[in-house]
Amino acid sequence: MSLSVKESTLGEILNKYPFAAAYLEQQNLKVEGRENMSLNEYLSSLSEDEIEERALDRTALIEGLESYIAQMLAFLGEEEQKVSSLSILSGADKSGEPEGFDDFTIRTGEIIAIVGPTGSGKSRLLGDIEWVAQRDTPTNRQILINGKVPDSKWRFSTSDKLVAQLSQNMNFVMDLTVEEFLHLHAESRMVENRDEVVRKIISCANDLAGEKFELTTPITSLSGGQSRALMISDTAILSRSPIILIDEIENAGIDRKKALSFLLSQEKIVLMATHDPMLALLGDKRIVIKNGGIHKIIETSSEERAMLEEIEKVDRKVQNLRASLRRGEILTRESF
Ligand SMILES: Nc1ncnc2c1ncn2[C@@H]1O[C@H](COP(=O)(O)OP(=O)(O)OP(=O)(O)O)[C@@H](O)[C@H]1O
Repeated sequence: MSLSVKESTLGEILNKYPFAAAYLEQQNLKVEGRENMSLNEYLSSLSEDEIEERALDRTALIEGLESYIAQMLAFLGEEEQKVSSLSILSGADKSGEPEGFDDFTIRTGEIIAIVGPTGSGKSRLLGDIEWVAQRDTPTNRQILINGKVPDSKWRFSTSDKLVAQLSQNMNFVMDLTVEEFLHLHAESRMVENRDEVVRKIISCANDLAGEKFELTTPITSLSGGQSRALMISDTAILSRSPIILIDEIENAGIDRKKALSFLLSQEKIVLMATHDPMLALLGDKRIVIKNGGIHKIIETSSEERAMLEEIEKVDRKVQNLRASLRRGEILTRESF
């Protein structure tokens, strides 16, 4: 159960667990007009006389509501649904020809790269997954979750999002500091230990970004790389979405390998569109897109994995050159 009865308002509780209304009614507690109060605040607003008259016991009432919700969820079989696989059933390419595969299943903990020329349809595939396409997009693909047509709640719910999308541009327009922004997000996720979570997100983001930022930095003044790092860290720690879609992190100026392993450590399915050989080979498999269709699915070979080490070395060299350039240094053959 992710919603905290102590910290949530009655409105939030009833929104998520409509059956809680029966419990409150039984206790003779009228919610109407008090939707913005927590149960604790509501009980504190009653006079001692009322409390005595109705023989109310605050602690017992709050604990009672918690266990009532837990029992009802267990009874209804509505424990949070765990996503263990995502399947793509084939559709058609831009010319209307069937794609070169039947179905493709991705499991939790896997990284899948999506490669293909510019304009070939990589973002479209990510879009199909985000929308949980049911043969209702230009590609005619169908997406299954755990081998089944998913509940429509995944499509329309804003809180139970199946997919978290990290897109190329993260433009913030809100006038908030990093701390305020993260607190708001943590609050909307009903996290209990908010300060600790916010500190953890910042520390991970600073670990990924080149230039460090503070809790008091306004989010509008974060650089592209810093906001990307913040979003990745925020997504990994706060998002409950089991599937993460990444549209090209290569130019974000962050530690891409660390970012990926960080996202994966949280038991997710990661799909990323990329033009970067290092990222592509970090994936378990890669989907090759051609003319809008999935043309091939290639498993990363052992030779490629072995090459990955070499590629990482080259990549580190290029990253070092980039860092030297940023620091205003003159590049020398030795530094290469
Ligand atoms: N199977 C398809 N049928 C019809 N239209 C398609 C199909 N696949 C992709 N498209 C369309 O082709 C256009 C280009 O696709 P998309 O933006 O996904 O390319 P991309 O590979 O992500 O490009 P880039 O590398 O430049 O970001 C989009 O308008 C997309 O909707």
